[in-house]
Amino acid sequence: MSVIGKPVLYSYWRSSCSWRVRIALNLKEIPYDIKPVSLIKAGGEQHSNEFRDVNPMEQVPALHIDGNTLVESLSILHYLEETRPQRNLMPHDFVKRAKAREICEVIASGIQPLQNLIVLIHVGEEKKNEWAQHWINRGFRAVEKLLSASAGKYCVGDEISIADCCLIPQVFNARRFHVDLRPFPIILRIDRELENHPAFRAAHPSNQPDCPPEAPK
Ligand SMILES: O=C(O)/C=C\C(=O)CC(=O)CC(=O)O
Repeated sequence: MSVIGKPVLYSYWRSSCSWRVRIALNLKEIPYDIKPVSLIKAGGEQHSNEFRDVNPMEQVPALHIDGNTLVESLSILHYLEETRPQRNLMPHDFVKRAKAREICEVIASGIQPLQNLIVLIHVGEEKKNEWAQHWINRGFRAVEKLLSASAGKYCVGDEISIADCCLIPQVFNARRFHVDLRPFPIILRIDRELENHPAFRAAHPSNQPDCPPEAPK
């Protein structure tokens, strides 16, 4: 496989899906450059003709790597896992692998898309908080239940997996929309466990080059 230059991640500081990929790149110690895409400037740079050629879904992240441009964060995580097996993000055991994918799927299909920017714009300023809270609460009830069977130190057993790459950014979004997290003690414990991990810390929105200086830390 020829590796052409350093990977470039099209990313937005507060995008939870970009954040998933930043964590995985950091965990695997893959050096990369960030190309910030502002989701809010002038109606959103993701809707420009130039970016539509990068990702026809007009969303971040996109990762330019090994001469190809990849989109969809879970698909990117699996590509990284398959091509850069150092620091595995998938458990070895088949059932644990299924459990890791399950948690990713609940978050990536069942929670985040319902509270992302395009949906909240459609829902409107007045109702957006309540809407986001509703869907995050509903999804987190399922995640907490799944974790009660799968979690050790992290989402699936005692090894960091793709499930943790999805969970931590979603917890940030939950706080952003003022979801009461007290009913989710396992989620909170895993979040605490990982908040100071260097790979997660470096991927945090507050440590991104496009994070506005006035953003709360
Ligand atoms: O208000 C903004 O700054 C714009 C966009 C985001 O944060 C990103 C999302 O749409 C939510 C998400 O990634 O889950």
